[in-house]
Amino acid sequence: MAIHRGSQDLRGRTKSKHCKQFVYKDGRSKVCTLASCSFDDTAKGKANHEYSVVKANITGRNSNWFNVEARERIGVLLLNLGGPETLDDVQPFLYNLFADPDIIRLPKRLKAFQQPLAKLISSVRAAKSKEGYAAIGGGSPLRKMTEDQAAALKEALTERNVFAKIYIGMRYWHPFTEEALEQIKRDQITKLVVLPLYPQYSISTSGSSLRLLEEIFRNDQYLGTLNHTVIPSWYQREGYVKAMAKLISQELKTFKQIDEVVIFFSAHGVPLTYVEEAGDPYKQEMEECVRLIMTELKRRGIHNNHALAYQSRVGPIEWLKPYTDDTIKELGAMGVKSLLTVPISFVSEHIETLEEIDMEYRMLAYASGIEEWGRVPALGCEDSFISDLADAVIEELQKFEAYETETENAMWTISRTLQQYFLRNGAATWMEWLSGGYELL
Ligand SMILES: C=CC1=C(C)c2cc3[nH]c(cc4nc(cc5[nH]c(cc1n2)c(C)c5CCC(=O)O)C(CCC(=O)O)=C4C)c(C)c3C=C
Ligand SMILES: [Fe+2]
Repeated sequence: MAIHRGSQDLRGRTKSKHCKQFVYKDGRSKVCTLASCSFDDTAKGKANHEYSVVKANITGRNSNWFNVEARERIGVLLLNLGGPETLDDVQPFLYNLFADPDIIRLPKRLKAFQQPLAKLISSVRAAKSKEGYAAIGGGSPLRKMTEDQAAALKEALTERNVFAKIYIGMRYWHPFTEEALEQIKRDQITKLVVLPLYPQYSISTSGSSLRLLEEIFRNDQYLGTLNHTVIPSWYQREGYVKAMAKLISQELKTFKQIDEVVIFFSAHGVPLTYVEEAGDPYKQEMEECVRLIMTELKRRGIHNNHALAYQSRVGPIEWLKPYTDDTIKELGAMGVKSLLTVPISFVSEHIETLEEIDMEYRMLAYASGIEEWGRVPALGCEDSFISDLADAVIEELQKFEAYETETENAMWTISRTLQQYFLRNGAATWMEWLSGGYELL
């Protein structure tokens, strides 16, 4: 617990009216001179104090908080997949996708074939993909939607007095992750929160983007020493779960017989070997995510039946089961008449919601005996979702603060030992020199 002792500095000198001393129960203390900081010995007071510190670090006004840099520049890097903006972009986009060793996982001895294989598969696949993109207006909406999410996140952070620059790093199309990192360097960001826009972690999505970041960070002097933190997945966050439950319950109301609707979660699939051989947590996180959303719906009095299946498989290998198309047919055969499809692995509309679900699966559902069909929209810029992302970013920023406190604790032990040494030797000038960096008791 911390107590607020008023207007003395650590050496017992009186400071200005706004100077507040923060004293830990083990006797160590810090000085916080923030006028906005109003902590006391309650948990709320301490949280308030920490919030003021985060805020001040970000605005660069925290020049008297001795354990953090005065001028922090906060960045948030949103990682996403990227999508072709025109039909001409489709083949090169597919090439980038299939050239990714986290998408086509070849044994080490066959690595040399990765690029020729990507060339071949992208050329063969391009015609089918182009048809899909043509059907949704000639390109992917992903860039625009991610830019909107970035702007909304910036606003939500600003409302909380956190002033951060938001960057978008796409894995397979513009703006590429490499471009975002170059900008981060030009802006001399000092603290970076990395936030993949995939609720659940998969080797093939967040994993691929993070591996790329790791590679670039390893070979770059600036990025290699940049303070950064990563949110690997966030499907379990209360705000996200509630936002999904809210969208589902809204959409349910459009059905005639609400109780009879089957809530049908459709996730993007991954090849089975990812989960069974490479240890991808994707399936487990997806199942847990669906369980949390259904629990939240029950809490709201919604007790409908539900199912989870996996869509968008590519190529001849086995993917996660059950497959979405098979499940639609089975549900129809079982006599289900109303189906509400919930895209669950992605927070923007994209080709697989707008074309595969809204067109292909809808037609399949009607052909399978389903009479009423609905689809929950992607979260996009839904208020409570963006608000939750902003909270997630702030929680990460607070981790920096906790880490710095830990480092400071270690430094404090070192400096106390040094102080005792210098005191024994009567070296007051050394003490002065030391206390310029770390306050000594
Ligand atoms: C969580 C989401 C996704 C996972 C997991 C995922 C794995 C995965 N995808 C492919 C192959 C393709 N994906 C394509 C498009 C695409 N994939 C995702 C998301 C996940 N992929 C999205 C959001 C999009 C659409 C982007 C857009 O432009 O709107 C495509 C291209 C489209 C098509 O031809 O169907 C391919 C191909 C593999 C092989 C894979 C796991 C190994
Ligand atoms: Fe995909």
